[in-house]
Amino acid sequence: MDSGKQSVISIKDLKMNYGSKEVLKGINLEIQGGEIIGYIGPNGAGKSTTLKILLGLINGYQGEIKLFGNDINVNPVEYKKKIGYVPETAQMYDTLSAREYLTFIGEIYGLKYELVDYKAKQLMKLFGIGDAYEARISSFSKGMKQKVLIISSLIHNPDILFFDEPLSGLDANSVMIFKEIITELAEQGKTIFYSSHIMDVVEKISNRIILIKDGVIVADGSFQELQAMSKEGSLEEIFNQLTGFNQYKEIAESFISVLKEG
Ligand SMILES: Nc1ncnc2c1ncn2[C@@H]1O[C@H](COP(=O)(O)OP(=O)(O)OP(=O)(O)O)[C@@H](O)[C@H]1O
Repeated sequence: MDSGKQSVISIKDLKMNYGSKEVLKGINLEIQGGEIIGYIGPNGAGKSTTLKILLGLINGYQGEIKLFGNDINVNPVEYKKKIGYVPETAQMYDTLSAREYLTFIGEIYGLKYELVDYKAKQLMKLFGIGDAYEARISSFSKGMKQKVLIISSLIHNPDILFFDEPLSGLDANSVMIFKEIITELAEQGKTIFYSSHIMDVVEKISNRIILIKDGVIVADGSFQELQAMSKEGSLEEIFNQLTGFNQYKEIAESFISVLKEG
């Protein structure tokens, strides 16, 4: 995709090995502001590894990565202020209260305590957990913790959002709120990089879907383009076809017959 505009995210020939295992084998991507990228692929395909490299959490890769036109190794502190991240599994400081945790994160991003305290409280209220603002995170349900994580990724109003399975534990109403937030943020020009296994959500919210398998991109286009290419109906079916998977019935039957043994 070359619109003449500077890419918000530019990835050139990204490769990553863990020991002798090649996890990413040459990823090339140009992503513009306002795009919602659904980043999908089978377990172990290299999705989280890509996100962690983009976030500067893993080194030792080959290739070139630019965010807002700047290499991520130059001035890494500055570019991180423009990024929000919801990890697949998070280590939270759960002996802290939500207030302590969110104000701590906000201050790391350079926000004044009073402002981040106000914003955090309002956002928790809007997510239906305002009453828990002073409670310790260790007492929260899974969905409540996930809401705190989502708030912590957005509180500094970043320009790029990386979400790794962000809906984990959220109830259906909260999922609707979250999807609406994502859509509106993209309309304001933010870039969303969304990795998930929940295909119907990816199908609905993404305006571009990138499928990786064994560390390479095997499809890149809108849902309609992927549909036309693979002649399949839903994204789940497209995913099954492009990842060469069509034995789910046989595997389920074998699984059940093993259960019955003995
Ligand atoms: N720290 C590590 N050391 C060694 N191998 C790793 C490490 N992290 C990831 N891997 C391997 O790299 C491969 C890609 O992992 P990654 O977590 O990026 O996959 P993924 O696409 O996010 O998978 P999932 O959908 O299961 O979350 C896997 O084979 C994994 O075992």
